[in-house]
Amino acid sequence: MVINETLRLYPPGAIISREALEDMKFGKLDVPKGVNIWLMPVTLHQDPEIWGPDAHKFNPERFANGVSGACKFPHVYLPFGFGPHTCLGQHFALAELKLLLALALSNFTFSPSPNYRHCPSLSLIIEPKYGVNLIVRRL
Ligand code: HEM
Repeated sequence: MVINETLRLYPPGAIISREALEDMKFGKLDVPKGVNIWLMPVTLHQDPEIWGPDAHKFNPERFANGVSGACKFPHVYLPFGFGPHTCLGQHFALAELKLLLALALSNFTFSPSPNYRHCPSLSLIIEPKYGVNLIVRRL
């Protein structure tokens, strides 16, 4: 739940792009062949119409019943992309994250340092602009 919620608020893959291979129509929108369509998961992941009024809050419990229990339209949760080009490392990355978190949390406590500045910023991926300054104590 914590990993899902972190990837919801801060999906590292900020932009998912697809090229129209032929002239297409989405509702009233005409997309000519060759145009690149960019999807921004972070916008879809924080829409209160989809996630409810607490869409901007960190609330891992929203995933207690999976992605379909967390929002109105589960297909807009795209931390690993979608379709034939969905992330090949998705299952490996999730297993690795669970292992790392379990190992780290069973040996250390973490709290934000007074120097920490919360500033997710968009470059090639979404990343903390000023790093993540933490106070780490051995258990
Ligand atoms: C939390 C970690 C990761 C995140 C959030 C992530 C996210 C993504 C996203 C958003 C895409 C684009 C998907 C699309 O266009 O629909 C992607 C593609 C890809 N990822 Fe990851 N990824 C992660 C870890 C990994 C790891 C560990 C590997 C390899 C071991 C990996 C290998 C790939 C590959 C090969 C593609 C290109 C797939 C294609 O174009 O067919 N990723 N990833």
